Amino acid sequence: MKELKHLNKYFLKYKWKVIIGIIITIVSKIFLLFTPELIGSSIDVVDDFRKGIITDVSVVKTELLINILYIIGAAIITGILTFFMRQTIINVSRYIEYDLKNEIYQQYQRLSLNFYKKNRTGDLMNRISEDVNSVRMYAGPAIMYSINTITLFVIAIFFMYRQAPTLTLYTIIPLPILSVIIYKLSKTIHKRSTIVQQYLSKLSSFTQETFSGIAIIKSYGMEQQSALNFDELATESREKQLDLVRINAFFFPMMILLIGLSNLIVIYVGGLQYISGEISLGVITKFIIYVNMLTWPVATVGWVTSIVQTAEASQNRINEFLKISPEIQNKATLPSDIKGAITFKNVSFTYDDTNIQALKDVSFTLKGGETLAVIGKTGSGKSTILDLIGRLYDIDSGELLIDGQPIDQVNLDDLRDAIGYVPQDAFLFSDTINNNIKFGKEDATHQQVIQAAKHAQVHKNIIGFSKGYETVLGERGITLSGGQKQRVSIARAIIKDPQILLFDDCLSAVDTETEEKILNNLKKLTAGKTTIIVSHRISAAKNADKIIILDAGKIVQAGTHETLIETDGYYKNLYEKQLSESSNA
Ligand SMILES: Nc1ncnc2c1ncn2[C@@H]1O[C@H](COP(=O)(O)OP(=O)(O)OP(=O)(O)O)[C@@H](O)[C@H]1O
Repeated sequence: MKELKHLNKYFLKYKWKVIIGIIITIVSKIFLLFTPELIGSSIDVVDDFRKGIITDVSVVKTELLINILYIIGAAIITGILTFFMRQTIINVSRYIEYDLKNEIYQQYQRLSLNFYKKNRTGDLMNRISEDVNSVRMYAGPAIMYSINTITLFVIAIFFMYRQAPTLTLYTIIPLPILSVIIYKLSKTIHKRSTIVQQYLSKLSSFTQETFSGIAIIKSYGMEQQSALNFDELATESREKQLDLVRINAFFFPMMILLIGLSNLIVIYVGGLQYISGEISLGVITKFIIYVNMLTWPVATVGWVTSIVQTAEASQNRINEFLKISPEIQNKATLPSDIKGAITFKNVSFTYDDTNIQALKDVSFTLKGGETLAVIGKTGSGKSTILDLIGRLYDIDSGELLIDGQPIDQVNLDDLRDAIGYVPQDAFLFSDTINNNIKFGKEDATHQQVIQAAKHAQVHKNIIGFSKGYETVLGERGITLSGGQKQRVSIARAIIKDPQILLFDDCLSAVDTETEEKILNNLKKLTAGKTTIIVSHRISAAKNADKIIILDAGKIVQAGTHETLIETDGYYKNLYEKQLSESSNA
């Protein structure tokens, strides 16, 4: 129960609902127990009439009628109270589920990129859905059934003991046995259903991956192999389901058997006591009803124990993530007014999961409003420079200054607010094009959206779609071409109108003519804004105020287009190669 203590703050938050729920549960059980008492006394009245103790039949009739009315009244009240019991306790569990999901989601948002590299998306999703669900089973049903069982048990045993102590002891003998058996069954059921769940998620991951990569599967003619793999997985899944069905099938027969056993004891021991005149016929009747009433709550003890154990394991997994403190912390409490000057002084950085040193002693200075182009072979560390400016990672050594201040002293929210970032792989949400562009500026007008799309040279494509800006993009934006996605992603950064713009090779899928137009627009739009353009093309770099060439994480050349084409090296070679390619084209 150590891990589940995390939920105490939520129970405290909803304490009134919980307390009212507990009171309602207790009262409803008291009303429920009226019924056996009333039925018992009705039987006794009839028996007394038969034995001649009561001679007037109208007395019997009146007594029975009153008892019937009481029984109906008690049933109605119990029904109403049961409704409110669920409305309070089960509602609280839903509120806790909601709060816990939000807490986990917010924690996920706070955690740094390294966390996401170490943990699989499926695992993250599982903890916020499956694990929260099993914790909810503890916060709601388990607590409700526990209160139910305790109340019913205490009151019923009290009533029973008062009327026939020996018979009570005999009657409850099978109940602990029942509880232990149900506990053992529940454990096995739980184990098997966890395996079934794992197979279900394997099946869905397999299906999702297959259909995401359907183009590759079809072009390699791998449909049959894929179907065989699916069949293999589905067969294993079916076998696991059947294992679960088999053990589930034991549950009810086992309960019926043990209820039957208790009933037999009541009839046999109770019968003997009736013959010897120790108890009345009504008591035997009451006991049979009590036994049937108690069986289910006692069975739930085993079930509840297994729920609590599962919830404890799930909360443990949730706590593991909640306890992690984000590597990137916002140390600044005051706001920072970002002007856009960026300085790298001997910056080195190693990705700790791969141990790859992506940057070695990198130094450059950009005044606010200047443009820097970063050129270099693939894997040379270009994107890493942009990641460090956005403080997705903290540097290992050297200094990274923003407006002359170390980056970790700058207010992180203001820094990220001042950055417009266009990543290498344009990521678009499954939403309308309009909303995807507005993601950069929630309150943008439609006119501003259109303007941004025009600057990114994608407006004409968008109005070509039948629903225009309201076109909903499929998962991962599959309805757009690579170049269109890149341009929508550029429009998203432009509309934000930030002080720092970071373009990570975002024109690679755009033809040179469109690239030229976009670059011309960007030149006007980014005037006065610090801009870093990562590219493999000279055309994107030539107008920059500064150009650096990276090789294996080191700056090997730096200068302007004019100076670099005069110096032997990577830039000049690339320039000459691309010049001859375009003149051959
Ligand atoms: N998230 C990461 N985790 C671990 N290693 C990484 C990560 N991102 C990049 N690297 C490694 O760091 C090095 C520099 O990568 P980076 O993405 O900065 O290069 P790049 O110049 O932008 O390459 P490209 O032109 O192919 O995009 C590479 O060797 C790469 O394998």
